[in-house]
Amino acid sequence: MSSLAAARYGKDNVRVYKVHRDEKTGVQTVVEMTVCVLLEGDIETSYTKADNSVVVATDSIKNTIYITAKQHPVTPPELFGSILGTHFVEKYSHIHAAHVDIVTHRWERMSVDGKPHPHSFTKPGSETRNTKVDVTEGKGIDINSSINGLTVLKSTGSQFWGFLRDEYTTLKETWDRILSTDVVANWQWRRFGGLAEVKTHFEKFNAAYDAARNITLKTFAEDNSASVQATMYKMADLILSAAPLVETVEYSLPNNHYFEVDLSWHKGLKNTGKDAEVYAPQSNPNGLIKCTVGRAGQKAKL
Ligand SMILES: O=c1[nH]c(=O)c2[nH]c(=O)[nH]c2[nH]1
Repeated sequence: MSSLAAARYGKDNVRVYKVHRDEKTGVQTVVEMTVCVLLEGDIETSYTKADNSVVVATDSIKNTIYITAKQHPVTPPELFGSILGTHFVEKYSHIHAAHVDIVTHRWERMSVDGKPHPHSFTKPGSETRNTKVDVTEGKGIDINSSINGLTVLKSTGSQFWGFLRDEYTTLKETWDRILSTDVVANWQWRRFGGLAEVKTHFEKFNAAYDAARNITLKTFAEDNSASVQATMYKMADLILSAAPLVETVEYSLPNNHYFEVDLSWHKGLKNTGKDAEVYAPQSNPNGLIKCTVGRAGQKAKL
């Protein structure tokens, strides 16, 4: 005899585009998102007894996403996710939690002849702003915000030396190397009591996102990096200072290696050390460095 240990269901990959038209200026602003909503609650019988009476159809969930996008602001995504998740928990008495995942794609306003264009945009790479909102009846709203796929490279200003050396070590120490990564950074907000509380803080979400992105880029560029570990910790520390309602900041950074190519075999061509100009970018394997940084007194479990 078996029993259902956990269950959630909903609609994934709901693609939504919303335009805002400023009638006075003629300037239009667009938002494109991919949304996932999964519900939890007293839905066990739909799995164990073929009882569909407890099922809010995933098609209805998709419709609700469109209607909510029409009737409410879709930015910041933390607020939109809270409005959407709260709807399901309040509307259906047997639904006790809603998990909303939003991927916001970047559309940047086009510059034409040096001027921002009123209604044309470009997509700069695969970077997205991701938001997870968990609305749980009787508990509140947990929000995690993130930057994903922000690819960066610096051609100097990065070192890596003093690491443990033993019979497994071949890596040479370096005082000047290329550093490149695809930034995944996320920050967990302290729990909000409910939608009303999220609304009172709504201006903090875009501010934290802008701060986190700027801190990531500025620290990456300006830090004379001793290692990925040391640089990412500085980034996380600065984000915690900039956003008081954030409890933890997490980074996950691949180390996208660029190897020197020894060309001395060809007519004594010098292309290593201070003479290195041509490098071979590596796809794999890659280092992967992660950390979660909390506030002192709330030490993250290691
Ligand atoms: O910044 C780095 N951290 C490491 O842990 C590591 N390991 C390695 O081989 N290269 C690097 N670089």
